[in-house]
Amino acid sequence: MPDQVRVKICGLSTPEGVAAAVGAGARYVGFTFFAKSPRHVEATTAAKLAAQVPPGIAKVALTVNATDAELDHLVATVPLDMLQLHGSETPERVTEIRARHGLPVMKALGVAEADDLAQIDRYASVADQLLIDAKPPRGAELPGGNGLAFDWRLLADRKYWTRPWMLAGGLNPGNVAEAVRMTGALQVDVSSGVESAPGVKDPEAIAAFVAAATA
Ligand SMILES: O=C(O)c1ccccc1NCC(=O)[C@H](O)[C@H](O)COP(=O)(O)O
Repeated sequence: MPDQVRVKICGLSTPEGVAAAVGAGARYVGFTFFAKSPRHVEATTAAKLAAQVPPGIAKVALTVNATDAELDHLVATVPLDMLQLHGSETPERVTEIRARHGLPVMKALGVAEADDLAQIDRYASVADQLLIDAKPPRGAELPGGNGLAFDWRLLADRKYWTRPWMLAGGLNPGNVAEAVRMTGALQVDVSSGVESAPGVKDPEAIAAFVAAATA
């Protein structure tokens, strides 16, 4: 019997969205700290949302090339279980952040073609988890959360990377089961695929996504 797939719902910004993710059985909830994002939340808002999350569900802060001062503020304000680094942080920066904050770090890595997989081994030795996401299109405003999938065949037979990893990018209730089947992913992450409009989470879509991913 394979392990049950663990789901992360990212970009939550309201009590209703958090309740929907928790109620559906998500194992991770993500808060986005990136001012240009329609999912951006202030640290004080995230702290209130985090208080709604029962023990056992990991509260993840998504940041993009955040400074030490920005991370210090986040970690001091929000009760977090993990930092997700979604910018161009180097392996050395990942190591620094991990040491400074004492929290597990998940590094997001963009994939569009086979050559993009080479970076994964470099980060696997420094990050606690990896988020394998679609590479954002050239000139995109957002480095993630664009609802774009990559060619999942690139990940066939990759289920034995040395670190836990999540599949992300363009997943939705209709395609997540196939994505899991093709990649062997044991964890999946979604944001725009469970929204009714950019930044607006849809509780029914969240429930449908978790059900499809864990079926
Ligand atoms: O969601 C955002 O607005 C965002 C902004 C800046 C960096 C990353 C961002 N999102 C990443 C995610 O929410 C997910 O981790 C992942 O990339 C999946 O996104 P999606 O394709 O929308 O499901």
